[in-house]
Amino acid sequence: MCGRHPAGPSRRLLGPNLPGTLGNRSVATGAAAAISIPLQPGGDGGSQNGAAPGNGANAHGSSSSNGKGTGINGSSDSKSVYNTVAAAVAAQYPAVPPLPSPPSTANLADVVPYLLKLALQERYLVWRLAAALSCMCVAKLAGISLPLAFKGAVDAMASTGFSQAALSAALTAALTYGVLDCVRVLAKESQSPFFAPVSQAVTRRMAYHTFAHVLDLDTRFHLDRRTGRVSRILERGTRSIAVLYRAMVFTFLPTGLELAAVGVLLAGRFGPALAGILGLTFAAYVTWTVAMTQAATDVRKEVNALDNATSSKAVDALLNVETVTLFNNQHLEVGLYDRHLRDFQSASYRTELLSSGLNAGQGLILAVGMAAILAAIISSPGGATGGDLVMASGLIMQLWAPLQFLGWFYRELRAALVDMEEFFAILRTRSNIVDGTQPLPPAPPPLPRAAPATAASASALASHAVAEPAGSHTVAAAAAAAAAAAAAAAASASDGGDVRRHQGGLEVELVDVSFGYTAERQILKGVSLRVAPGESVAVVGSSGSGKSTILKLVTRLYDVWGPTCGPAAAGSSSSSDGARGASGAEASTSGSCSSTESGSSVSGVYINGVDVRQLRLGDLRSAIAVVPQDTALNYESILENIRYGRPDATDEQVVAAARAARLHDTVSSLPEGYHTVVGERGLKLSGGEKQRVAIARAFLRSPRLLICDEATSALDSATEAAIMESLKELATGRSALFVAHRLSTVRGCDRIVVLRGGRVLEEGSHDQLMEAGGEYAAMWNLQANQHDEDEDNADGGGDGHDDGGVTDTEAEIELALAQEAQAAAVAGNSSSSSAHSVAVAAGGKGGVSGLSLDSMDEVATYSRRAAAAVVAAAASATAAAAAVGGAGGVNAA
Ligand SMILES: Nc1ncnc2c1ncn2[C@@H]1O[C@H](COP(=O)(O)OP(=O)(O)OP(=O)(O)O)[C@@H](O)[C@H]1O
Repeated sequence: MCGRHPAGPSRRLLGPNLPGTLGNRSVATGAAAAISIPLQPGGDGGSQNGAAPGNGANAHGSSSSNGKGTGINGSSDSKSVYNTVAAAVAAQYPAVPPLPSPPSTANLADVVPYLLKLALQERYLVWRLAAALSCMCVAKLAGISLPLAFKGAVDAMASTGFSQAALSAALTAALTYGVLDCVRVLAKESQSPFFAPVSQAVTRRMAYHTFAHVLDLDTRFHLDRRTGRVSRILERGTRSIAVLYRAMVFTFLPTGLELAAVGVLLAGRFGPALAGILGLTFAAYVTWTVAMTQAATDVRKEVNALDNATSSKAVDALLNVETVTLFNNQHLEVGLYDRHLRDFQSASYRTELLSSGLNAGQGLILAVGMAAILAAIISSPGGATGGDLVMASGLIMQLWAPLQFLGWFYRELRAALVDMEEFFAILRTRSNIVDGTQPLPPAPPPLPRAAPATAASASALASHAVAEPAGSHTVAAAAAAAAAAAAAAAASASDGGDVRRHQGGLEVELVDVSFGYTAERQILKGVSLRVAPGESVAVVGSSGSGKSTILKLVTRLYDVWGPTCGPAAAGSSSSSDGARGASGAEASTSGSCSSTESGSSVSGVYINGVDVRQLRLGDLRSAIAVVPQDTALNYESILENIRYGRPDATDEQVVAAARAARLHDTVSSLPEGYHTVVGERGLKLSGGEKQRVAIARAFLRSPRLLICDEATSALDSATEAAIMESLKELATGRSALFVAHRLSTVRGCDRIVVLRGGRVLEEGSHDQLMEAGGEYAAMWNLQANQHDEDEDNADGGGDGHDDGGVTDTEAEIELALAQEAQAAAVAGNSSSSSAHSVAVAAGGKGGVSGLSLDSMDEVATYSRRAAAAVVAAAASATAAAAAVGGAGGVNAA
């Protein structure tokens, strides 16, 4: 990171007894230089667009393109999926035509025109659709003609007996029947080949755009919903599109056509009364079907909800399979899953009952209708021939056959419409993070402009210090920090001529930023801070103070509260389910966006002087690399996972990045090397290895702004020290924003910002903050003391494990425990502390007094100290109880 200082709490780290540190450093320096991509104006070297001609070509030096010397075995011929897709996407994006805006409801009246619009959008689909419909008409007309041919044959034979003329008439009729049937079969079977591409292309387009849409939705949407449920809705929704198309083209349209034709035929031959009976039968059939299907639809909604819940439960358990196993909770998970299954089973049974009732009613109506029609024909005034009876029964049987399926299709149709309701709701959801229109300015504005702002933040600090309800120690510290910040501002302004420092990095500025994830709970309270181009700034502070939140605002995973400006604000819209409105977090008052010009700044986050909400998101995110606290990996090889940082990177660049991240040796020692598949979310790798993959991605990305959120928390001290050297190398010429608990890792940063309770408490360089003697100095000293203690313990026969120093979280927890222990001693009851220690020992990251723990080694450290504190509490409590005469029922166990 900003470099662990030899004289810091972890000074032992760079000591001579660490094998390979220096050797590694030289490798890292070389590797970092080797993969460094020349920064291009307005982007990250074009890496995201696949438009980085020759990037790194010179930088690879002796690397060959066939994978030699990369440590990647047998990969020279294999083509990376990311390489191929990145090139294809860059060449032709979007790959499929856009979707029309989704209908406002999932009613048939809205959905059918929408499906028609979808099918007619592409010319090559239009003629296929027309051909499929023509085939359907031909098949139906040929089918209706069959009973007419039969009638001809029967009547001919009945009228003249078995004469030659009757025989030849019957034979002609049979031949006609045969020809018509052939035409019917051919036309019917041609429908699918013509129609399948229409339904497939539309389904693909829906799936493509829906997936892209969901990926574009903001973090709030994804955190508010369970992944299993969303994936289920999308799956059912796209499938429903295909079901609906088939139902329309293969069932409803042909049946409607056939009913009309048969009605006209029967009415023409036997009078309108017969057509009336036919109509009545059909109406009764449809009424029964609709009523029963409506009832089934309500149950279907319930079944869907239970299906979503069942699926979400299973996905949750599978995603967290390691946790489930470690807690030995397989039976619990299966039990919870079974609870959903049981509900699902009983709801499904009700749908079966309704389905049987529906089928029985339909069958009865058709049987009665058929009998009535035949009776009417026989007793018709003009009399009926044998041929008439054969024709009528043939026509009606032909009509009834699809009607039986009509019920089933109607049910499917209703189910499809229900599925589409949620599906369209997701499609209609708008992201709260609205894309801006401004490209990222290629070069940051000249530095001197920033000086007043930093000075302003210094005075703001001073006012915070006065407002802060802390003790005089904090006030003095903050005042000193304000002076330090002012000094830093001056220093920052004075190095404006150092071109190398500024040319590649972004300027990041937070001006009076207020933010909360919900309107009810404010996390950041008027935070102002600045990262000058090329500068490295660390944000430290207590757990939950809002450090990571700042990073999320810079990367626009969330938007700040307060006025927005320009077109992005004007175009901002709320999600269809009212997420924005409900949170109340993103206001949309328009205002000016002058950044820090002339000191009259509008609150917000600014990158190179432009409100981050006005910047094109693609530009912004392409210029940033984030090394997160928890790295989620794809179910791919290590090679591809690193390449994810820049999908068009060559194998050699990937390996160079892995070397820079100190991952190469580890990967090389694996049986399958870089081709090792990392498992679901990277569970086959250790926490430190995953973190190094994330760091390698950042190296590969060659960003203008490097963001590290506890980037080395899962690493051992030796690797951490080595990686920090690499990160330092990577940060050179770029801007960097770090969040860290271990203060030694950020000591070398140009500036350190101390956050507490969502406010900036202190700001300055390490030396300035130490001199100020405030919160930072206190945290530093605590960590240094603890580290010395740990060293002593290790020297005195401990396990030699270096936990890398105590974090401020631990310090806080210790303080909280000590206070609780004291309180317990006075109250004669220490069970609260005991409970805390037990909670931590059992739960790891979870938290005490609202705090969360940050890594396993912190948990371990904390658990040790928690136990010690409990013992101490017990002792003090006993002592206190003894002092008051043993009253109070001390229970220190
Ligand atoms: N998506 C979210 N929705 C609601 N609250 C959140 C969300 N993310 C974080 N918070 C809350 O915001 C507060 C600040 O969180 P943040 O992650 O910024 O803290 P931090 O200072 O980085 O803490 P740590 O050092 O423990 O990582 C916490 O109290 C947290 O519970």
